[in-house]
Amino acid sequence: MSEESASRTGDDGTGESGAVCDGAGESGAACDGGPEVRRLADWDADTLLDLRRQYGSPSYVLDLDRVRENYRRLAAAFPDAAVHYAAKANALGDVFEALDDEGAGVECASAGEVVRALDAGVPSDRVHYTAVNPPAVDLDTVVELWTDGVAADLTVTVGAEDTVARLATRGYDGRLCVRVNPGVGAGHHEKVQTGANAKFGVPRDRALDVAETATQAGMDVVGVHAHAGSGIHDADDLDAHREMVARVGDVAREFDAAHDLEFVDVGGGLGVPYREADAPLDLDAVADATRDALGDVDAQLVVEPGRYLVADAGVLLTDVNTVKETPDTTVLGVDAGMTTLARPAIYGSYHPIRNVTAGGDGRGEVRATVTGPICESSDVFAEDRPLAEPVRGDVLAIGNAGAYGYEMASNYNTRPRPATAVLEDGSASLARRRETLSDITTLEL
Ligand SMILES: Cc1ncc(COP(=O)(O)O)c(C=O)c1O
Ligand SMILES: N[C@@H](CCCC[NH3+])C(=O)O
Repeated sequence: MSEESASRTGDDGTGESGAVCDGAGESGAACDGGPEVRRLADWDADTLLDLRRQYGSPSYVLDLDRVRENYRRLAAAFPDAAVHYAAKANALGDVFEALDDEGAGVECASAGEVVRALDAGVPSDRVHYTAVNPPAVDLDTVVELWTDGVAADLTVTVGAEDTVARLATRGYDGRLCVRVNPGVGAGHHEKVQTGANAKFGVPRDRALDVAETATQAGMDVVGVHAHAGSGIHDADDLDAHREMVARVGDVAREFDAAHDLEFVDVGGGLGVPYREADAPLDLDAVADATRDALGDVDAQLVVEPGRYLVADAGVLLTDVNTVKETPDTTVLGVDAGMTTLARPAIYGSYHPIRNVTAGGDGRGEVRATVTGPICESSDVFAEDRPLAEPVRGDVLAIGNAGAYGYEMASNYNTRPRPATAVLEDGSASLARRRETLSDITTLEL
């Protein structure tokens, strides 16, 4: 189901439903899963305005305490599982450090993410590298890290027999996981539904053969993997997830006789509510469905969520620089664009938007089109969106920007990427400075 759909299950929109966490992080900190969802309205306006003053616009803000809460709630819902954070959602070093401290592993989509996770101190036995049509430089880098002992216990997840051969050529005989194509996809948009896309994973009836090839090359086949897609939220998505898990469970049982499996990885994809009225994900229902569908498997369950852990921990702050009345709408020009947050332009995704400056000062409401500075008509964050009447210089906050925000930013139109500030234990700091024009031009020879 699309994120653009209306409220799903009669949530009261407050997001104040109780936390379900009763576990504890490895840090020994008291477990606090926090509220199931943090809405944009829950962010303190003064804090956001201070951050804008300190770090400029546009800037991403990421609350690391909220990332920890999300991890603890999730880990409590899946008490027997290992949680591997999908780094592609937000690969900031501070996120790796916070989640490593909680005991999470990391699922990496590239050698670059592997290096960043290791640099942040994640032990290699908790690092999984999911190699999708891996460029040679990625395999070279990962195998070198493994050979040098920097990542001696890392696991490489392959989705094609070619990748096994390419690893073997490089002398790799370490830990290997076979990603299967489950033949069933799910997610908020067709572009993020990977489960039925032939690009991802080995056809199920070939999985054992690929594992056998790896074993003959001396590799240690320790896991099977599948992933349905991203943004699982409604009942149809959950049905697809259940079917995907059942299928990967069947593959794991087939592997049982020949391989000593340590884990069955059922991917990520857990959705979050983007619209103010959307209900939080029913995490317990997903966990129950996952366990039931997997059935009896003598291996540890692994889940690898990205969005669920970071989405509502982040906002994007952006200044209003233009307020233009037209016969149809009020056009608000802001200094963030599709180069800063690409999701609305790529998927038509809804992100909540709030005029932080106008909070509580009695302004009226307009219905606005919120647009960026990029020369594309897709550079639109929202259309016909009710907002407290804006004036030039106001600061808008765009919610749920912690996942797939900065990671998908680009330099199109020679736009330097924004700064990132983090909040932790009540204090703010700059985690990544704003790019400059010379950061971009310095690559030219
Ligand atoms: C293999 C794999 N694992 C995990 C994820 C994380 O997805 P999400 O951020 O939706 O949890 C993805 C992205 O869809 C993925 O491709
Ligand atoms: N980039 C997507 C999620 C894709 C996840 C990667 N397989 C999004 O913003 O929703």
